Amino acid sequence: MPFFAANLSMMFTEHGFLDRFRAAADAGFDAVEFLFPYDYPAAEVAARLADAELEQVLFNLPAGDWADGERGLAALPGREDEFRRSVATALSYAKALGTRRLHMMAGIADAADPGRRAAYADALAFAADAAGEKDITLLIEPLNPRDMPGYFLNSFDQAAAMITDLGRPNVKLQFDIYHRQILHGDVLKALEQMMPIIGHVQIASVPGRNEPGTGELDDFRVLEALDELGYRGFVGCEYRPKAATLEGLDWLDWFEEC
Ligand SMILES: O=C(O)C(=O)[C@H](O)CO
Ligand SMILES: [Mg+2]
Repeated sequence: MPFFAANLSMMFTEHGFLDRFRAAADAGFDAVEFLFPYDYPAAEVAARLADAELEQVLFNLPAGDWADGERGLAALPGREDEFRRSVATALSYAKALGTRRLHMMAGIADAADPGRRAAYADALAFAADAAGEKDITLLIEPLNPRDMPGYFLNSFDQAAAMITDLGRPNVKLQFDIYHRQILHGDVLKALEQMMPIIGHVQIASVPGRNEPGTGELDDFRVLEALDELGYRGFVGCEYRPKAATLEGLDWLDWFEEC
């Protein structure tokens, strides 16, 4: 059975953000992930994690002005100084929260533009080295254009090639099953082929991005395959509950019946 992490940016939204830690722990989760902790003092988030006895398995580097539509800085020429500061901020929070995985978002940028490709490659190498000094895994994640139009990284092969070309052992793939199915399909074979570079997995149903087991994929077969392939990392539950979060957790019962 995979190690599941509740995604507090999408789940338990019946509660204020800082109260979601306790809600996730009371629901039986031992681990959580979310997008960004930066609206709160690191010490406050750390205290919530400690109080709820939760592990913070992942969060994202700052991604620019999210409210204004920015989705990452790495591929944006001219934002290098801001990006480097964002890496320092993320590493400071990671130290406070005990987090060993950080997701670097690329930004809304045309991957065919040589300047953006160069900016991204430089940013990836900088962040990889900074994270590597702290024994932290840096993750990159292809996102589908329906959810994130214009996003720089929109192909699993493109991401795998970047990871291979960079050759840093702490740079890994964030394999979001939801995006994989929308972008390419062929989920089981991709998990098998890409397993050596996978650093984190996320799941949601397709196309609704709801609880596993409610979409077009046999999500439980995919989760079983992760076990069979020897994946021992976390699976982030990055889904929007169809109704109240607690009502929708019965998908986890599937594993009780195994
Ligand atoms: O969109 C996703 O699937 C992610 O995991 C990013 O971190 C946030 O957009
Ligand atoms: Mg994801």
